[in-house]
Amino acid sequence: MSARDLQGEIRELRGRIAALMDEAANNEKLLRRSQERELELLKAENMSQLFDAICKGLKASYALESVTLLLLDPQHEIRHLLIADNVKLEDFPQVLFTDALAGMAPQFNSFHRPWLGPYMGCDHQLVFPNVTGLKSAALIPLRRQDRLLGSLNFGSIDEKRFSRHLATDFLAHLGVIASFAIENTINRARLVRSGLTDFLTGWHNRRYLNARLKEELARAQRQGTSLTCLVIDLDRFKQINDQHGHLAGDMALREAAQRVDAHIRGSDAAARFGGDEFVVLAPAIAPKQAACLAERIRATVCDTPLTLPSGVQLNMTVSIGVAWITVARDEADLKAAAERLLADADAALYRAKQAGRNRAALASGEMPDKPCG
Ligand SMILES: Nc1nc2c(ncn2[C@@H]2O[C@H](COP(=O)(O)OP(=O)(O)OP(=O)(O)O)[C@@H](O)[C@H]2O)c(=O)[nH]1
Repeated sequence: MSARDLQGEIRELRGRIAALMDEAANNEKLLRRSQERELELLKAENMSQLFDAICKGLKASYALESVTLLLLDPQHEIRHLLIADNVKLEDFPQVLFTDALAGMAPQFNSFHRPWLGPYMGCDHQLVFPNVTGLKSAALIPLRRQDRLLGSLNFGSIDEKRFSRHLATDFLAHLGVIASFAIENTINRARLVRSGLTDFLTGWHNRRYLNARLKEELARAQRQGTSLTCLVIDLDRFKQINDQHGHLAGDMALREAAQRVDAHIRGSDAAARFGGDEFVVLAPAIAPKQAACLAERIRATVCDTPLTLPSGVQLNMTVSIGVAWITVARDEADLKAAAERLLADADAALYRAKQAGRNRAALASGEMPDKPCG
């Protein structure tokens, strides 16, 4: 090999080394930027800071057209925690809430790894609402301990940005960090609000009812009386949310709670059990009185429509399951008795729904034609 050839080879080698060094420096920069971003997510002290770090921070850092965060929130708990913290949901249009992921995009049907591929309007528009011009997308599952929290979604106008054969490890890692940060901020918000009160309706919450149920059963056992349980569930409540919006749904829940409240005695225990379900415990009443109470509650909810701020008249109805229990003196397991009572009332509620809704059903026996007559 001549000296000239050798020099040429050395030049070429130097060029390759320089290119490799550049690539390494770039990768390092990318890694540092990713670490900084992840740190921002982990540092977020509340949900609005986290939403900013995700939707604005990641969008700017990775120069994306759109970043959305889709959260599973079937009980509207996250939304209520946000509202209780005075966060305006409309300030975060990139944060989306859903009762179920299935139906939002076909990729969510089996969603264990990040999905990367071409943006398809018909498949992905619910995940990137009001965004046009996207060519490729990445949908990253958010999971904590086998529980799906939602999906972090990146949209790009570059069709090559997210293609099916790209490695997904980096995005999967980001998904893990984001999931951790989301769960953390939600738990922190829960902790602040973890009392015995449901802050939407002002009623007691499920925790209170569970404690009270055991006390009431113990009292009924001591006194040899029965305990009646009514499970009251709004009918087709999902439609109210879907047609009039979540805030109208909240108004309906509050109004229904107030109307039911007017029929509850001081000795009764009542709680919002979750979602659109309320539970009333009435000690020492006969089955006929329980049926009458259920009928009065049913009637009070459906008698007058609720007027929404938009002027729309909303017809509300409830279905009610009624069950009662007498606890034997030697029954030691009050927890099992509590579960039995709730399960019986739930089964009766199911029958009321099956029979056409806007009615009450008793756990044993038929509802009298005129329970209060
Ligand atoms: N606005 C609002 N919606 C809620 C809240 N909690 C739960 N939901 C919604 O309430 C709906 C409850 O629906 P389901 O109980 O499944 O069914 P439904 O539409 O009431 O139908 P039936 O019970 O079969 O009559 C879901 O869409 C929940 O997302 C809340 O606090 N506020």
